[in-house]
Amino acid sequence: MKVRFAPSPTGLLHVGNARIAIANWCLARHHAGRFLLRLDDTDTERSRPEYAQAIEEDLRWLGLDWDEFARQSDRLALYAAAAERLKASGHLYPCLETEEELAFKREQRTRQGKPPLYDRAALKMTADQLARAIANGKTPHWRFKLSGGHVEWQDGVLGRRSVKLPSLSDPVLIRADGSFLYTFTSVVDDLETGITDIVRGEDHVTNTGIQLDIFAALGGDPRRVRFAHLPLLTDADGGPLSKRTGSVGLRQMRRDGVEPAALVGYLAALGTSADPVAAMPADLVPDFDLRRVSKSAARFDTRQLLALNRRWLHALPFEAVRDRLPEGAGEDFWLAVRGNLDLLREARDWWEIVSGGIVPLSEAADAELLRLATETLPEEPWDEATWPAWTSELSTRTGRKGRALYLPLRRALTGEDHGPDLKVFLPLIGRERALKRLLQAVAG
Ligand SMILES: Nc1ncnc2c1ncn2[C@@H]1O[C@H](COP(=O)(O)OP(=O)(O)OP(=O)(O)O)[C@@H](O)[C@H]1O
Repeated sequence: MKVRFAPSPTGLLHVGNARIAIANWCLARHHAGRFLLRLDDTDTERSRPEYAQAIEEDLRWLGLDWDEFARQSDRLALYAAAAERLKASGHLYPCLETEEELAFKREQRTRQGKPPLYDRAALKMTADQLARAIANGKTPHWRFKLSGGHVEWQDGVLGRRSVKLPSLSDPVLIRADGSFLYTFTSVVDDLETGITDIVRGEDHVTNTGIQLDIFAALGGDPRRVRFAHLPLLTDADGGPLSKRTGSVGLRQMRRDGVEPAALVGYLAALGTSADPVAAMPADLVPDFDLRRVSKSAARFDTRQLLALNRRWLHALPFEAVRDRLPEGAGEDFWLAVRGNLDLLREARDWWEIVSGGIVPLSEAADAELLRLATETLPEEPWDEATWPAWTSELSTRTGRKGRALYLPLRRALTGEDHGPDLKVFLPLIGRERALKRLLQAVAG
């Protein structure tokens, strides 16, 4: 088995792309096959090297690796050779219509109640007419002559599928400027690199019909490739995702401190009735089965992802995050704050509260409590018994209990209304800083 993930480097990967990449990778690993990362960068106007690099980084962040790597822009000679073969066999024919002419023809057909298909007028052009047009400075674009009939395949996710070729226009495979279109380059590569399973989004179903036809014209055996089309993910409102708009992008999630295991686990459970469980792609490999993928489009709900991310962070051991915590933050700090995090980046804010400067909050009504707090603040060494002993003494002396006692202290010591258990957090702040904050709070 050999599979490929073939994004175009025209933007940053989003969660829909990620789902396809993970499915391909898991399928390959499950069957001890090979995984090829191919950058489909023939659209030179929109492809950018920085996106290509970002795609690789984001895939690695997801926990994916690849056995082979290819860039379509390195393989132009191969496409040119394949195009010559198709021209020689009459499958590829030159066309000279301008965009305006084509738009006009489409309009006319629609007015006549016909589908707006290309009428193959260029096929009637004689060699002489073509030669004269070229001599007059025109350059042709090239269309693939689709064979008639249905193309059928057994889809690994959608079941039996077919595409009626006569209901489609002959696709342009080479633009007038000589550049190749994805529909063509993808088939040449799939054939040439020995891809056995093509797993991609449902947006490619029609493409598959066309590409199987091109595949056969190039002498490939269409039975050698299996296809599976996964339903597209939408955003929480049911809207489409696009690399160009950067919606729900992996890069942003990584910056926000979403854990890859939370994202991967959430994507794996989407569209199924299973509760999402955080997992890296490698954890999914043993049970991976395309037949379990649901056939309906699934909504990607960032709130559900964050809920899973939170559960995962709350149980994460120090070893798994130590490299990503601020310098100096140790295991005691991590264990104290992890239960309060939605995103890992928030650990930085808590570290600032432990070790840096804050603005203590206080209200006039609490001045007496806070003054007493400065007087009774125990001497170090501090441990988890310090907070209960200190607040118990303050309770006895002021008669305050519960929220009336704890909230003013928390606000003075951390500048926040909520946060980690002060029993463990207070020793991390330390006596010197705690006293300074209490004195500042008393001064109002
Ligand atoms: N919303 C989506 N849900 C699931 N898969 C998707 C989604 N969008 C794209 N894909 C799949 O991601 C893979 C990479 O495709 P591609 O690079 O063309 O992404 P794209 O987001 O469609 O790009 P663009 O926005 O540039 O058209 C393809 O298999 C495609 O089917």
